[in-house]
Amino acid sequence: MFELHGVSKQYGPRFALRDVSLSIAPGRTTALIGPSGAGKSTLLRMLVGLEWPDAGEVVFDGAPLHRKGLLEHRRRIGYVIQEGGLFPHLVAADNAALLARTLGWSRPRIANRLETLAALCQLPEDALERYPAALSGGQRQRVGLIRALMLDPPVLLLDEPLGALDPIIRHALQAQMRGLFERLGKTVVMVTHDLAEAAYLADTLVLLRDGRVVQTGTARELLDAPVEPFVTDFLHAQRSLEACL
Ligand SMILES: Nc1ncnc2c1ncn2[C@@H]1O[C@H](COP(=O)(O)OP(=O)(O)OP(=O)(O)O)[C@@H](O)[C@H]1O
Repeated sequence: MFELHGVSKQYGPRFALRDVSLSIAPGRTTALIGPSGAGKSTLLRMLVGLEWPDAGEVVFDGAPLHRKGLLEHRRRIGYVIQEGGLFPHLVAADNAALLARTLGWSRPRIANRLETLAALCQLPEDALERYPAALSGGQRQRVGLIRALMLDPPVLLLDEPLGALDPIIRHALQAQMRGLFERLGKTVVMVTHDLAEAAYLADTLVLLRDGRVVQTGTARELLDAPVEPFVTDFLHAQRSLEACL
């Protein structure tokens, strides 16, 4: 679905991405993992068309991304950031319907779609009439997801979608998201700091460090055949509860 060919991105003297080449398979879930500052969000923003490579190119569905075709590209992408990235002055339904309204969707069509998505994302319908400040973190996240799914895009890009949630809600939402991804068959690319979440939700993990792709593969492949000691160090850096007792 996405191909990156020799993509580099620099902010001043600092490389956020260095010569990254990567294929992202359609209909599958890919997780970008790695230490802070590794370039995960930069890579994701590049797939949305919010950042542009200094060198190399990003190909989407067989065609290189160009600034000219950006609006069309964005319509094919649902993008969710932490806490949903909602506008505080709009109720949840208006946040979710913003783009559909701009595209001229009728009220009944919008209402229908919202009803379907609220059920799919397990958001109580009365929550749709509330402002983001009157929603819980988990509900804001669900509204962010509903907004991203509104136009039924083939691609979902998620930047730490469950980052700010308490462990119980996070656990529940992870299970719901996995079910949702399987059912909808979309191409999903997500950034997460939680390795177990990445292994649970994604078919493929992409481990980044200092702007480079260190290794791509399943969690099992990274565990069993690390290409360098850093892979093992990174995979074991998260402490399990048992190890602390
Ligand atoms: N707009 C920007 N201006 C300057 N430097 C930036 C900008 N965006 C990112 N960077 C730098 O590029 C590098 C990669 O940042 P990025 O946010 O992609 O990393 P990340 O892996 O997502 O980190 P984190 O896990 O902490 O969110 C970092 O060194 C960061 O400071």
